[in-house]
Amino acid sequence: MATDFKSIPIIDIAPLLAKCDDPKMAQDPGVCEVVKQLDKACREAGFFYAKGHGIPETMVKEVRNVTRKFFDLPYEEKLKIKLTPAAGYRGYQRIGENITKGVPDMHEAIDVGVTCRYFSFLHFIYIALHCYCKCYKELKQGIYGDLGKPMEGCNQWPHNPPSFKELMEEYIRHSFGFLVMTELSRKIMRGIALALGGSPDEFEGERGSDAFWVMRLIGYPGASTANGKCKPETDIGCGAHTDYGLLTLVNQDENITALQVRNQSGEWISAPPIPGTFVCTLILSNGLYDSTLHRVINTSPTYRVCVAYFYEPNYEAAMEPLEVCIQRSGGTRKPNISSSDSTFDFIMSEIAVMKLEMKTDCSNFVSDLICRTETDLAIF
Ligand SMILES: O=C(O)CCC(=O)C(=O)O
Ligand SMILES: [Fe+2]
Repeated sequence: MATDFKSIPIIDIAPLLAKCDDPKMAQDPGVCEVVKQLDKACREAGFFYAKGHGIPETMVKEVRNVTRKFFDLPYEEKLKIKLTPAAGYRGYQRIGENITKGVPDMHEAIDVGVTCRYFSFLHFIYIALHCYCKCYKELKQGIYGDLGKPMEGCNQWPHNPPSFKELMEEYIRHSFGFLVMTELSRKIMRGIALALGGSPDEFEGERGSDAFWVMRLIGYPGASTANGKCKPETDIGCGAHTDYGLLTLVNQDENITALQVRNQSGEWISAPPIPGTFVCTLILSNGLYDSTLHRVINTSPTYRVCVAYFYEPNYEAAMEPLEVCIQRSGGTRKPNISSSDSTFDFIMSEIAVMKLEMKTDCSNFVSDLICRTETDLAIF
């Protein structure tokens, strides 16, 4: 439950990462200290900055730079990868196409998500070396019946800038020697599992061994160009929402403060960019940790880029609190506000709701319904 926090804590997670797969991690003093800080941050703010995350800063910046280059392209060029139902709601959304609570958001975006499994030449080398390396979670055609059809499709990658696809894939999943987003998220979740009083692998196995993920590359026009009237406060880059899933890692542009997080009194607390960190937010735990309301307002005259990586449970994971969370919150299971049984059911039911409500052809991808629902899901 968010408190009246006035700033968002910074946590150096390096000691956690160093011992993350050590069977005795829970006894390690460095890990214990990180876990203590994670617990406090998640209880009080639902947000924290992760520093010491091990992802090279050059890569983190390059991901934003390449994203900016794409958004700089002429509109017709960007439309070549337009988000479509045929692509499983992956691709480019123009400014205003994304809607939060009925209001168009002042941003453009590319949505990338889990797709069909494929193997590249390098993967074959990996396999030859007996290192199994899966590109994305397999989403076999028809595996979820007719209901799952909207999710089937392939990511749409622009050809310009030329290195776009390779860079993004490397950032998400292909760790040739260093930590990248999916693995980093798994490791942070091991710390959070301990913070909740569980075992480190609470969010693995049936819940997260094959985590569903979505990445959203977002561009927010500068205030003056956005409305032409110099009324930045009315231009909401992304309306107030809570994220859905396990963890969101936000890679935000330097020098522009636009992300705001709401505390219990309703004050909007800024989350300015801090070089070398990701802003992290999470959902969770029978009310122990809640997802905090946040929004984005770019009042600066400069175009802002943000790359948000959403780490979710397994597609089929049951939506129920961890036993340890139930115990810790007095033994009573809070009613699950969502009537869904699994992440998959939830996503599908949200697609159905969106289709009805927006009367569009569902032109927002799952990341939207994942992150823009204000439902306070009591999962895990
Ligand atoms: O742009 C940002 O800083 C955050 C974006 C966000 O909250 C989201 O996409 O869910
Ligand atoms: Fe968000």
